[in-house]
Amino acid sequence: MTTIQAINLTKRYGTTLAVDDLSFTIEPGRVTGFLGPNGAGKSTTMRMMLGLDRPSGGSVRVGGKPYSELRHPLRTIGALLDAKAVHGGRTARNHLLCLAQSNGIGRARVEEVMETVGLTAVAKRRVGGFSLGMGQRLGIAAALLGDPEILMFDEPVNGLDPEGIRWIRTLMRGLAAEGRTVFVSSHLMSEMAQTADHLIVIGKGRLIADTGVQDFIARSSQSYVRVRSPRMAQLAPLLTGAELSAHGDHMRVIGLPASKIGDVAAGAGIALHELTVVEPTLEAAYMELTKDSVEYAGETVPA
Ligand SMILES: Nc1ncnc2c1ncn2[C@@H]1O[C@H](COP(=O)(O)OP(=O)(O)OP(=O)(O)O)[C@@H](O)[C@H]1O
Repeated sequence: MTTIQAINLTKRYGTTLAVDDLSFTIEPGRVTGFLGPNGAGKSTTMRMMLGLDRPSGGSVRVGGKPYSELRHPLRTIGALLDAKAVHGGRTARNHLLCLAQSNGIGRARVEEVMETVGLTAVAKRRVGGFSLGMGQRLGIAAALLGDPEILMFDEPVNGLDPEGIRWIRTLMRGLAAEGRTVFVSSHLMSEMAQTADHLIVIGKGRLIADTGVQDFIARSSQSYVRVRSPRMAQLAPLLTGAELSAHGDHMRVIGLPASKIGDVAAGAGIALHELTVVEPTLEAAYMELTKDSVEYAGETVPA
């Protein structure tokens, strides 16, 4: 069994319900994105999966078992949580050697993972002086150390440059292609759309969607035409069969192509000041889906 399962998982901190009755299964052979606005409960869920936080209710199975019952945890699941949580005085190699030793993993594997993440040249440098990107690479090396079938990354690209982001993306896709279970959290839809095959979306601790990325795209792919005219009131009734909605000085038209709208307006002698086809972005669909579950919403910017 190489799945991660959340079964009615719940976590309360005082009066805050951080995770609210979550149930889902993360399957092998694909990258599953774990999406939700800040404070949605992603980190708390991941910490409970690794036995770092005790659920208030429900349970987690990693490879079919609770984390505490795994004989060799590092060989079953590798995780990157907080990359900064490393002893700064140690060298990169020593940090990995310590981890390897306490998990019955040989020295050769330490060299191997350093090579994989591109840290061999800085193996003797103290971790305290590492850049954010190097720290992320070291955290990933630690996650890979036990050659686990299951990998979990919490916001792995936070603060990375485009090169680092591309590197992590390629690595995760490669791990999934090898048949591993890859679970990765992010609060950015645009990033997940490029990396994940499947999505678990949560908001305020609750499950909002458990769906394939393609399905998510298909569901949100309704485009509309933005129309502006000084004679909107005369034009609207002529657009029969379309769904119209007013938005300030323009209207949105769903169900009629722009060419048809233009022809109708021209036929009636109505001038158009704008006729724009708007394809909704995945980001917009995600914002729409999670808008009721954002903890601290900013000022709404007028369209
Ligand atoms: N140790 C804690 N004590 C009290 N409240 C906590 C604790 N950890 C998390 N919370 C609260 O639980 C909720 C979920 O937090 P969590 O960090 O899991 O969200 P997240 O989805 O990972 O968000 P982010 O992307 O901001 O890290 C938040 O309201 C947070 O304030």
